[in-house]
Amino acid sequence: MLYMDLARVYKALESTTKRLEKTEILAELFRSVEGELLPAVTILMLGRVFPTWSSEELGVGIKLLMKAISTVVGVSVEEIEDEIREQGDIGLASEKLFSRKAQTTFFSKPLTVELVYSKLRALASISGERAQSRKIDILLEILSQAKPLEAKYITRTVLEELRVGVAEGIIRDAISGAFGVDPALVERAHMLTNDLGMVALVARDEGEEGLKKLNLEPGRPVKPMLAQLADSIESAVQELGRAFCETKYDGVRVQIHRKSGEILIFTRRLENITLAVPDIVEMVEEALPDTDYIFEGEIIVKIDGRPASFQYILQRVRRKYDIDRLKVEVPLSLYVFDVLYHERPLIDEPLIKRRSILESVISEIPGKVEASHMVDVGPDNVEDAVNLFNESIREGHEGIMIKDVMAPYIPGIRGKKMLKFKAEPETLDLVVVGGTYGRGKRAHLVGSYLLAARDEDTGELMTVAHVATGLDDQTLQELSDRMEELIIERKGRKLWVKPEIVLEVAYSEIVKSPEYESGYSLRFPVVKRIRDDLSPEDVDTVSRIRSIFGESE
Ligand SMILES: Nc1ncnc2c1ncn2[C@@H]1O[C@H](COP(=O)(O)OP(=O)(O)OP(=O)(O)O)[C@@H](O)[C@H]1O
Repeated sequence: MLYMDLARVYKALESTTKRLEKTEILAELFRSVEGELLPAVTILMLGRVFPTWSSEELGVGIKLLMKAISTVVGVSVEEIEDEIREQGDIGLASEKLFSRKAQTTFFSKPLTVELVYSKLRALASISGERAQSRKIDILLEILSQAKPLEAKYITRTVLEELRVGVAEGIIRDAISGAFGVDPALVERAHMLTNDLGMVALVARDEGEEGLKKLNLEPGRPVKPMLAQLADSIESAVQELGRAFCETKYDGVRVQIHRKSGEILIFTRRLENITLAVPDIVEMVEEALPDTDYIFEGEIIVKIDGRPASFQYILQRVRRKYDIDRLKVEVPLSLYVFDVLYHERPLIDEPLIKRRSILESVISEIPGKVEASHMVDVGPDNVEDAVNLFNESIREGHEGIMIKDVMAPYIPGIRGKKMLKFKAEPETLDLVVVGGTYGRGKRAHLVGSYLLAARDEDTGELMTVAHVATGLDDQTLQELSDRMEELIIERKGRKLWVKPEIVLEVAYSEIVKSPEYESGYSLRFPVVKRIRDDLSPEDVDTVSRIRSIFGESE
């Protein structure tokens, strides 16, 4: 398949904001792709080369890419930087520069999707000596044959910022439309496997029967089941009838997988952090059974027996070096709260059954690996839940979870079967898309951060607030340094960055506002913490903001 055909599809997707039109464009594309190429095309449409949870990274930054463009097009890196500034985006800048390219490549073969995809994948496998120059060679191989429109999307894909307004939901609908399969089955298969390329292939070749057979497998992370906020403990228990109430630990949620003897630990954003937490691996080897499994739990840091602030744990989970020292200085504890697979898939079993399996197979290591603290509550003993809440807060935890005992595990959904009740008011997780440098002595620090929520249909980020309070000077410095690395554009004191940093923000009220793209803004926003355990895809949606606004009206 010609890459130009794909580039034209990207262009068509970019030229409409209508969800239905985008879905139809994609469905037509998926129908037209032949043979084994479908998974590659599906994943490229998401602007990725590997599934989200793969530990493989392309590892190409803007500087390296500019070097490659400079060689192909024959202009200086400074000129490329100017063009990016002018166009506001690497793709548009590349399209412009490639169309001005002097030496036209008359004899070059047209680029195929197969070639571009395999070369992009090859980028990830390069490491060690001369990695940078070998990566440039690969980039040159593709870019030297690229037409302007192709260059636009190749460069954006390399930097993982495709921006054609396609999120996973649209791809799912397109798969269902293209192959005439039930969208609910596509969604289920996606939540269980997190591999839309495979889901598309199975939908096409094996239809609904094939999709039904897809199930979760140790080694492949599952989208976690999410919680809704309860109005009160009493009303939540009333509604559920019988609930398991558990301490809500304030740390990082992990999925622990064991497959053929190998243990893998994934975060909630499906990142593989096994190497960063060898102590957890050692502990679960002792505490959890020697079978294939998927358990879920929360990792927290305890100092002098009390839960330490959330920022401590972030030092641990993303760490690539100094791990032996940190293992001692920042010790981790694990509270296991669910089991999704134990010798067989368990997600369709009710929580009451899953919990009893969990308790029967875990060998607790007190203070290190324990089952989450739980009480069984019905309308007659609601006070037990209230007591658990008070005890949890006294011990320094966040609140309690209130879970329907009859509910299956529903991956990826924020439903009414699992509720949370916290001491602190609800917050929003938003991604930083820009900022403003301070003045005078603080001119080197980004003092105010422009935040965005996600449009659930298109995946586009819509601004919603500026936040300038809640961070100490050291954190401001760290964030400012990270922002430097992510700059897309800078004008005077203002800067715009690649969306990567997620902040959890408290606020007094949501109000309507034409000033921000979402149509809403936050009054008195304060940063509660940096959420490095979340990715830009996990941030709160505009519809959630709309619904909180609606509730308070
Ligand atoms: N016992 C527990 N059972 C389930 N989840 C727990 C438990 N203890 C702590 N948690 C954490 O609480 C989170 C549930 O809240 P939610 O699904 O809304 O996630 P969230 O968006 O991270 O919310 P929050 O910011 O309130 O943690 C889980 O993701 C998990 O990390």
